[in-house]
Amino acid sequence: MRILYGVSPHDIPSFDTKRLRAEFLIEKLFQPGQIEFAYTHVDRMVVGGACPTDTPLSFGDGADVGTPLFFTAREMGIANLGGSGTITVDGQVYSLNNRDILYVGRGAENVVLTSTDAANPARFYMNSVPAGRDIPHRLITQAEAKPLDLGEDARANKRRLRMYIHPEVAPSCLLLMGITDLAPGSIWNTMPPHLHERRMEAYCYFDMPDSERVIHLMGRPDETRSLIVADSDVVLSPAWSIHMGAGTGPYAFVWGMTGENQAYTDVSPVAIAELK
Ligand SMILES: O=C(O)C(=O)C[C@H](O)C(=O)CO
Ligand SMILES: [Zn+2]
Repeated sequence: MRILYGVSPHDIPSFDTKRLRAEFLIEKLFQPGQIEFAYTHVDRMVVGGACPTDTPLSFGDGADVGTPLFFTAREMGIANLGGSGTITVDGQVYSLNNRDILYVGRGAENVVLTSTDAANPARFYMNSVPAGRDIPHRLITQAEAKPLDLGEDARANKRRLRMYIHPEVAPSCLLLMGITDLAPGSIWNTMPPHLHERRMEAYCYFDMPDSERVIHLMGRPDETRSLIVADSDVVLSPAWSIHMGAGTGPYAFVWGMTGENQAYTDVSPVAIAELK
């Protein structure tokens, strides 16, 4: 596994673009026929991507996380960002269409990922965090997620956020996971921005044409930095960092969080005029 150690906000002023990207950006997670994981020391979230083609891909061994099984002390959300596919957890088969999410609880032994059509493969995006109890695996379809409409056309920030792994929809220990879709013509996500000192967050941008980018803003409100991100790139957002972005074209993103609580509203808004 690649490892990202996480840094202090005091380090940011001295970072050049290359260093900033090395610390906060995870690229190339989705390789045909492979599973890729990155271990982060930001609340120990493991971020993964898998793109099965003709043959199934599987995982479950815990060597990389220091336990007998990957899921000995972990839970995971797996979002399908591509064509339809299946995830088999210890023999139980779950069918996932685009924008469905599977919650895999602590104790799972073996996970097998397949694409229904290798020409239009599934793209499984994974967030895994430490877990303290066993909660049953559960498929949450896009229709079952809890929607939240935010923003307005006039501010180019209209979007629909859907909560999947969330106490009001599907329980987990400390993982929260959802997907936000921008309305056509809107470009801004998470605008106005916020901080959540008690939770970290990871963003996976997707459904972007290859020629387009999202300008993702991060850092302390008075010391922001930008990361120019492409389709399937993942940005790590430590608890001390704002996280928001503007797209040059259409995009969506998966957000995943963990930390002290699962209170989505436990955020501190940041006034736009405070940003530097
Ligand atoms: O567009 C948004 O606003 C979001 O999707 C916000 C994220 O869900 C988030 O930052 C949660 O803390
Ligand atoms: Zn947030």
